[in-house]
Amino acid sequence: MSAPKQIYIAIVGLGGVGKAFLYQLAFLRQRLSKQSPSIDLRLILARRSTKQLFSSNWEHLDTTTVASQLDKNGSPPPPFNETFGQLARAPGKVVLVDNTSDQGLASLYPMVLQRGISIVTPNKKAFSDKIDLWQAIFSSAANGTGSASNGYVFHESTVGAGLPVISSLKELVETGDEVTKIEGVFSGTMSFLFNSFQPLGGGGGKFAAEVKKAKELGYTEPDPRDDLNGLDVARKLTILARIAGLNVESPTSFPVQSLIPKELESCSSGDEFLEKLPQFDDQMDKIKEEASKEGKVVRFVGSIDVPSKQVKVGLEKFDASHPIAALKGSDNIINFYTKRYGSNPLIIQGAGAGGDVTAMGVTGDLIKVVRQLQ
Ligand SMILES: NC(=O)C1=CN([C@@H]2O[C@H](COP(=O)(O)OP(=O)(O)OC[C@H]3O[C@@H](n4cnc5c(N)ncnc54)[C@H](OP(=O)(O)O)[C@@H]3O)[C@@H](O)[C@H]2O)C=CC1
Ligand SMILES: N[C@@H](CC=O)C(=O)O
Ligand code: NA
Repeated sequence: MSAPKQIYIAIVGLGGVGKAFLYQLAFLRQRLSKQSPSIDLRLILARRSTKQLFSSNWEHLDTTTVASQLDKNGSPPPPFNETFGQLARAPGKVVLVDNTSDQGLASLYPMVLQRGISIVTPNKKAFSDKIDLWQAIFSSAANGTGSASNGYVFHESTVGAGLPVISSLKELVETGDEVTKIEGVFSGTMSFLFNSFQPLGGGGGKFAAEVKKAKELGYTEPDPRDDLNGLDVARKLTILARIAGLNVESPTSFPVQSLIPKELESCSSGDEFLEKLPQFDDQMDKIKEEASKEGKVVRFVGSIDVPSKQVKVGLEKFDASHPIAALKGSDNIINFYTKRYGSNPLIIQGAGAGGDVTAMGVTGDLIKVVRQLQ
């Protein structure tokens, strides 16, 4: 029997998603050791904002203790460029798992891919920034138009967390279907907020208190203002619109409704924002009352109309009988209208936020890369 092939894993970001990913990586290693003993996945780097642990002898770092080891024994991280230089010298293929929401790291993806390092990530920043970055990434990736020796890139969890949204849309497009419209609820945070702030049948909590809960449950972006300003949904729609064939320039190139009160736009931190938000509960109550008077509920939705190239994000009112009104918890619902599916859309629904479900999409992407590299 030939020696197993090592694939080296470098994790950046060990928050809610990163920690859940570590559990799934441990499971995957165990499964591969039984079912595909020719593959040896080795964790060689764990990094957070201020610390890094690097296995300089390329031995596997224990997934169960690496997070605490990083906190205890981690050293100040060098610039990313230096780290990628080290990783490129690994005696086998490397996969970067970017579990941050860092824009700077995202902007390095083309260089990372050109160094032969693959990327799996739930970080939306790279795919929803200026269209030039999107083009640079996919013209560098081996699964784009880049050289076969470059890295692969997969980002399922950038839309709908672990729900198979990106893979389904790609299959629709790549099999020749014509996508005409994509609409639904694309934010786990916004879904949770409105489902609990204005549940069907009346009642509901105070808006600001629900925002705090969404953060505690791990649904929000590291800074919850990135959810409430509509930009998180705008980023997801930018990604989907691009896959559907629209050259959307950026997530700010179409109408996006923000729920940040004007008075709080100048808050210097997410914590200050959360502290002051309860003062504006009345504004949200008013929106809720207006919808109630019409026998409706209010929800935060988005849509892409492909033929007219219109993308929009914001609040809309829905009758109680509408499927969007009946969503529960952090559920997303994504409707794909296509020529093939006719007037009954292809619908994907389920939890759209949370560490475990997001990490599932990341681990699923890692499996796709491993299949390419083995
Ligand atoms: N949570 C969810 O439900 C979902 C999240 N995502 C995406 O997943 C990503 C991670 O989310 P989540 O785990 O919830 O976020 P957290 O805030 O829980 O964790 C973020 C992690 O990234 C680290 N980090 C931030 N900047 C850097 C940097 N420059 N270098 C190294 N490490 C850095 C942080 O380190 P430190 O603590 O030291 O600052 C922290 O470990 C985000 O891009 C998010 O949009 C996508 C879908 C769903
Ligand atoms: N903050 C995001 C996390 C997933 O992308 C959300 O709430 O949907
Ligand atoms: Na997804």
